[in-house]
Amino acid sequence: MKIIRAKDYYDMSRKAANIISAQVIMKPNCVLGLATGGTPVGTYKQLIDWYNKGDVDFSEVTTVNLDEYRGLPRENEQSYWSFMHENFFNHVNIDPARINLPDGTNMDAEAECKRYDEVIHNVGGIDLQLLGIGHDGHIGFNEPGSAFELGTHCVDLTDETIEANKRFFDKKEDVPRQAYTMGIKTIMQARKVLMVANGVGKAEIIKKAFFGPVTPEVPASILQMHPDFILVGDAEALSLI
Ligand SMILES: N[C@@H]1[C@@H](O)[C@H](O)[C@@H](COP(=O)(O)O)O[C@@H]1O
Repeated sequence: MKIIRAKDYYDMSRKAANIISAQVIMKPNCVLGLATGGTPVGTYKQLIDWYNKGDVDFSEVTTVNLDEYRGLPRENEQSYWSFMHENFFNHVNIDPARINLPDGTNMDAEAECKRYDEVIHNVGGIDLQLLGIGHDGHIGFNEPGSAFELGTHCVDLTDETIEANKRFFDKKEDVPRQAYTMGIKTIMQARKVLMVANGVGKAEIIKKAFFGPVTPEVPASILQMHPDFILVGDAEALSLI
């Protein structure tokens, strides 16, 4: 586990973007596992900026996103498909055919999870997986108690996660109750894992996840066992460690 201390959100975003762009430069046809949430937005912004300056080229990159709300069509502005296009894909030269997310409109959970696992397998696995962290230690939508050995599966979101994500919706009732998410097994199989965390609100969970016991009650804690895990946090998020 490597911990990189950044001064603030901007510095965290630049450091994370540097690591991702190094990955793309070293292996132009790499597979990037991407994440949603507020935290990675600055990282995507920085990558877009470097793309515009000609420093990084995404034309051969394949992407697989961590998760998607179950029941939301792509066109819904709160879908993770929309989020990723708005915050990243629409602004760089990624080939739309190489963009992958779980399909929230496929209500056959078993079939959709199987399909997504096959997609990840068929692209050769993930070279670099970007992650945020939920206040309860969730990664992707792997909530506390999730078995470490799961591939893509359908989850019931916890009330805490619904509460945290309601800021993106008009009202709490609009937040979907379920999601499809890559499992911890899939995340752990990524060759490199990069987590971004910022703000004092994440300080407690960062301490618990990376300086406490490895337990399914804190899903992110399993990353302590990953051979190439990098945490880039700002001063506030790392203030308790
Ligand atoms: N599914 C996403 C996670 O992938 C993300 O890490 C988490 C934290 O989001 P934020 O970065 O906004 O704190 O939110 C959502 O639940």
